[in-house]
Amino acid sequence: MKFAVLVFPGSNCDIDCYKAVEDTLNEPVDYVWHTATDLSAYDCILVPGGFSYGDYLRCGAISRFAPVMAEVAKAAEQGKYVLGICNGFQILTEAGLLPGTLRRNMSLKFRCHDTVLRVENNENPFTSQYEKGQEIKIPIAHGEGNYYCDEATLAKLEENKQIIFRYVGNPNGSLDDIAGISNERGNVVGMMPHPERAVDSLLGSEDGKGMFISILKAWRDQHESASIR
Ligand SMILES: NC(=O)CC[C@H](N)C(=O)O
Repeated sequence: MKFAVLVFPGSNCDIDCYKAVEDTLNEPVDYVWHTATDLSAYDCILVPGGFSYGDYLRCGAISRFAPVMAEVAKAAEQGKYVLGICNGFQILTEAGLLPGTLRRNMSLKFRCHDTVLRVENNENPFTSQYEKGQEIKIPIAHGEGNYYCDEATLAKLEENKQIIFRYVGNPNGSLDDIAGISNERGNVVGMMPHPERAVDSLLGSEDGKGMFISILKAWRDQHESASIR
Protein backbone atom coordinates (compact mmCIF):
# COMPACT_ATOMS: atom_id res chain seq x y z
CA MET A 1 0.00 0.00 0.00
CA LYS A 2 1.40 3.39 -0.98
CA PHE A 3 0.84 6.61 0.95
CA ALA A 4 1.22 10.22 -0.17
CA VAL A 5 1.79 13.02 2.33
CA LEU A 6 0.90 16.34 0.69
CA VAL A 7 3.14 19.32 1.37
CA PHE A 8 1.88 22.90 1.04
CA PRO A 9 3.92 26.02 1.78
CA GLY A 10 3.46 26.23 5.56
CA SER A 11 2.64 22.56 6.27
CA ASN A 12 4.34 21.56 9.52
CA CYS A 13 2.98 18.10 10.33
CA ASP A 14 4.10 16.49 7.08
CA ILE A 15 7.18 14.93 8.66
CA ASP A 16 5.12 13.61 11.58
CA CYS A 17 2.67 11.99 9.13
CA TYR A 18 5.48 10.50 7.09
CA LYS A 19 7.13 9.08 10.23
CA ALA A 20 3.82 7.74 11.55
CA VAL A 21 3.31 5.73 8.34
CA GLU A 22 6.93 4.60 8.24
CA ASP A 23 7.18 3.62 11.92
CA THR A 24 3.67 2.23 12.43
CA LEU A 25 3.14 0.46 9.11
CA ASN A 26 6.51 0.23 7.40
CA GLU A 27 4.73 0.84 4.08
CA PRO A 28 6.04 3.04 1.23
CA VAL A 29 5.32 6.75 1.66
CA ASP A 30 6.28 9.84 -0.38
CA TYR A 31 6.09 13.56 0.19
CA VAL A 32 4.06 15.10 -2.64
CA TRP A 33 4.37 18.84 -3.35
CA HIS A 34 1.19 20.93 -3.74
CA THR A 35 1.90 21.50 -7.42
CA ALA A 36 1.68 17.78 -8.27
CA THR A 37 -0.81 16.81 -10.95
CA ASP A 38 -0.80 13.03 -10.65
CA LEU A 39 -1.66 10.99 -7.56
CA SER A 40 -2.47 7.80 -9.45
CA ALA A 41 0.39 5.89 -7.77
CA TYR A 42 -1.10 6.31 -4.28
CA ASP A 43 -3.72 4.38 -2.33
CA CYS A 44 -4.07 6.81 0.56
CA ILE A 45 -3.59 10.58 0.58
CA LEU A 46 -2.70 12.24 3.89
CA VAL A 47 -3.37 15.98 4.04
CA PRO A 48 -1.30 17.10 7.02
CA GLY A 49 -1.61 19.89 9.53
CA GLY A 50 0.14 23.22 9.64
CA PHE A 51 -0.34 26.80 8.58
CA SER A 52 -0.58 26.50 4.81
CA TYR A 53 -0.21 29.91 3.16
CA GLY A 54 0.10 31.39 6.64
CA ASP A 55 -3.61 30.76 7.31
CA TYR A 56 -4.32 33.90 5.27
CA LEU A 57 -8.00 34.67 4.58
CA ARG A 58 -9.11 31.51 6.43
CA CYS A 59 -7.27 28.31 7.25
CA GLY A 60 -7.17 26.22 4.07
CA ALA A 61 -8.89 28.85 1.91
CA ILE A 62 -5.88 29.32 -0.39
CA SER A 63 -4.59 25.72 -0.37
CA ARG A 64 -7.84 24.43 -1.80
CA PHE A 65 -6.83 26.05 -5.10
CA ALA A 66 -3.48 24.18 -5.26
CA PRO A 67 -3.13 22.00 -8.39
CA VAL A 68 -2.89 18.84 -6.28
CA MET A 69 -6.39 19.36 -4.88
CA ALA A 70 -8.03 18.44 -8.20
CA GLU A 71 -6.13 15.16 -7.90
CA VAL A 72 -7.29 14.68 -4.31
CA ALA A 73 -10.88 15.10 -5.52
CA LYS A 74 -10.22 12.52 -8.23
CA ALA A 75 -8.70 10.09 -5.71
CA ALA A 76 -11.73 10.53 -3.41
CA GLU A 77 -14.04 9.92 -6.35
CA GLN A 78 -12.16 6.70 -7.13
CA GLY A 79 -12.76 5.52 -3.56
CA LYS A 80 -9.17 5.92 -2.40
CA TYR A 81 -8.63 6.84 1.24
CA VAL A 82 -8.11 10.51 2.07
CA LEU A 83 -7.35 11.64 5.63
CA GLY A 84 -7.14 15.35 6.46
CA ILE A 85 -5.67 16.18 9.83
CA CYS A 86 -6.15 19.64 11.39
CA ASN A 87 -5.15 22.06 8.61
CA GLY A 88 -5.77 19.10 6.30
CA PHE A 89 -9.36 18.88 7.60
CA GLN A 90 -9.75 22.63 7.04
CA ILE A 91 -8.47 22.25 3.46
CA LEU A 92 -10.87 19.36 2.75
CA THR A 93 -13.89 21.37 3.95
CA GLU A 94 -12.75 24.40 1.92
CA ALA A 95 -12.41 22.10 -1.12
CA GLY A 96 -15.95 20.80 -0.60
CA LEU A 97 -14.78 17.22 -0.05
CA LEU A 98 -16.25 17.28 3.46
CA PRO A 99 -19.32 19.18 4.68
CA GLY A 100 -19.28 22.09 7.13
CA THR A 101 -16.50 24.43 8.14
CA LEU A 102 -14.02 25.17 10.92
CA ARG A 103 -14.40 28.49 12.73
CA ARG A 104 -12.20 30.29 15.26
CA ASN A 105 -12.09 28.50 18.60
CA MET A 106 -14.77 29.79 20.95
CA SER A 107 -12.01 31.00 23.31
CA LEU A 108 -10.35 32.89 20.40
CA LYS A 109 -7.17 31.23 21.66
CA PHE A 110 -4.87 28.70 20.05
CA ARG A 111 -5.36 25.45 22.00
CA CYS A 112 -2.52 22.94 22.23
CA HIS A 113 -3.02 20.00 24.60
CA ASP A 114 -4.19 16.40 24.84
CA THR A 115 -7.87 15.69 24.33
CA VAL A 116 -9.98 12.60 24.88
CA LEU A 117 -11.99 11.46 21.86
CA ARG A 118 -14.85 9.00 21.79
CA VAL A 119 -14.95 6.73 18.75
CA GLU A 120 -18.51 7.15 17.45
CA ASN A 121 -18.20 4.99 14.34
CA ASN A 122 -15.76 2.11 13.99
CA GLU A 123 -17.37 0.67 10.87
CA ASN A 124 -15.10 2.75 8.76
CA PRO A 125 -11.76 2.22 6.94
CA PHE A 126 -10.10 4.62 9.40
CA THR A 127 -11.31 3.34 12.78
CA SER A 128 -11.95 -0.41 12.61
CA GLN A 129 -9.17 -1.10 15.12
CA TYR A 130 -11.05 0.72 17.89
CA GLU A 131 -14.12 -0.33 19.82
CA LYS A 132 -17.25 1.73 19.30
CA GLY A 133 -17.42 4.10 22.27
CA GLN A 134 -13.71 3.66 23.04
CA GLU A 135 -12.03 6.74 24.50
CA ILE A 136 -8.63 7.58 23.08
CA LYS A 137 -6.07 10.25 23.96
CA ILE A 138 -5.04 12.38 20.96
CA PRO A 139 -3.55 15.90 21.06
CA ILE A 140 -4.96 19.03 19.43
CA ALA A 141 -3.07 22.15 18.27
CA HIS A 142 -5.27 24.69 16.51
CA GLY A 143 -6.80 28.13 16.49
CA GLU A 144 -9.67 27.33 14.12
CA GLY A 145 -11.06 23.97 15.15
CA ASN A 146 -14.61 24.95 16.00
CA TYR A 147 -16.63 22.69 13.70
CA TYR A 148 -19.86 24.16 12.36
CA CYS A 149 -22.53 23.12 9.87
CA ASP A 150 -26.23 23.91 9.39
CA GLU A 151 -29.00 21.84 10.97
CA ALA A 152 -29.83 19.88 7.82
CA THR A 153 -26.17 18.92 7.37
CA LEU A 154 -25.89 17.88 11.01
CA ALA A 155 -28.98 15.70 10.69
CA LYS A 156 -27.46 14.08 7.59
CA LEU A 157 -24.13 13.51 9.35
CA GLU A 158 -25.99 11.76 12.18
CA GLU A 159 -28.22 9.74 9.90
CA ASN A 160 -25.34 8.48 7.73
CA LYS A 161 -23.06 7.81 10.74
CA GLN A 162 -20.55 10.33 9.40
CA ILE A 163 -19.56 11.57 12.84
CA ILE A 164 -16.44 9.54 13.52
CA PHE A 165 -15.08 11.19 16.69
CA ARG A 166 -16.55 13.41 19.40
CA TYR A 167 -14.59 15.24 22.09
CA VAL A 168 -15.11 14.20 25.68
CA GLY A 169 -14.83 17.75 27.05
CA ASN A 170 -15.20 20.21 24.19
CA PRO A 171 -11.99 22.28 23.74
CA ASN A 172 -13.09 24.67 20.99
CA GLY A 173 -16.87 25.08 20.85
CA SER A 174 -17.43 22.53 18.06
CA LEU A 175 -21.06 21.86 17.24
CA ASP A 176 -22.28 18.67 18.94
CA ASP A 177 -18.70 18.07 20.24
CA ILE A 178 -17.66 16.98 16.73
CA ALA A 179 -13.93 16.25 16.39
CA GLY A 180 -13.91 14.29 13.13
CA ILE A 181 -16.28 13.42 10.29
CA SER A 182 -16.35 11.44 7.07
CA ASN A 183 -17.95 12.00 3.69
CA GLU A 184 -21.09 10.04 2.87
CA ARG A 185 -19.16 7.21 1.24
CA GLY A 186 -16.78 6.93 4.22
CA ASN A 187 -13.50 7.08 2.29
CA VAL A 188 -12.67 10.70 3.18
CA VAL A 189 -12.16 11.63 6.83
CA GLY A 190 -11.21 14.95 8.42
CA MET A 191 -10.36 15.50 12.05
CA MET A 192 -8.87 18.34 14.10
CA PRO A 193 -6.89 16.17 16.59
CA HIS A 194 -3.52 14.77 15.49
CA PRO A 195 -3.30 10.94 15.48
CA GLU A 196 0.18 11.16 13.91
CA ARG A 197 1.38 12.82 17.13
CA ALA A 198 0.17 9.86 19.18
CA VAL A 199 1.97 6.84 17.75
CA ASP A 200 4.53 6.15 20.47
CA SER A 201 4.41 6.13 24.26
CA LEU A 202 7.36 8.55 24.17
CA LEU A 203 4.96 11.07 22.60
CA GLY A 204 2.50 10.62 25.47
CA SER A 205 0.06 8.29 23.71
CA GLU A 206 -0.03 5.44 21.24
CA ASP A 207 -3.75 5.76 20.67
CA GLY A 208 -3.33 7.25 17.18
CA LYS A 209 -1.70 4.10 15.80
CA GLY A 210 -5.07 2.41 15.40
CA MET A 211 -6.02 4.81 12.63
CA PHE A 212 -3.00 3.99 10.49
CA ILE A 213 -3.40 0.26 11.14
CA SER A 214 -7.12 0.49 10.26
CA ILE A 215 -6.33 2.13 6.91
CA LEU A 216 -3.82 -0.56 5.98
CA LYS A 217 -6.22 -3.32 7.04
CA ALA A 218 -9.07 -1.80 5.01
CA TRP A 219 -6.85 -1.59 1.95
CA ARG A 220 -5.59 -5.17 2.39
CA ASP A 221 -9.14 -6.50 2.86
CA GLN A 222 -10.22 -4.73 -0.32
CA HIS A 223 -7.14 -5.82 -2.20
CA GLU A 224 -7.31 -9.46 -1.14
CA SER A 225 -11.01 -9.83 -1.89
CA ALA A 226 -10.36 -8.22 -5.30
CA SER A 227 -7.61 -10.75 -6.10
CA ILE A 228 -9.75 -13.73 -4.99
CA ARG A 229 -12.59 -12.67 -7.31
N1 LIG B 1 -1.96 22.17 13.62
C1 LIG B 1 -2.67 22.68 12.63
O1 LIG B 1 -2.84 22.09 11.58
C2 LIG B 1 -3.21 24.07 12.82
C3 LIG B 1 -4.26 24.44 11.81
C4 LIG B 1 -4.51 25.91 11.68
N2 LIG B 1 -3.32 26.61 11.35
C5 LIG B 1 -5.16 26.42 12.95
O2 LIG B 1 -4.51 27.06 13.75
O3 LIG B 1 -6.31 26.19 13.17
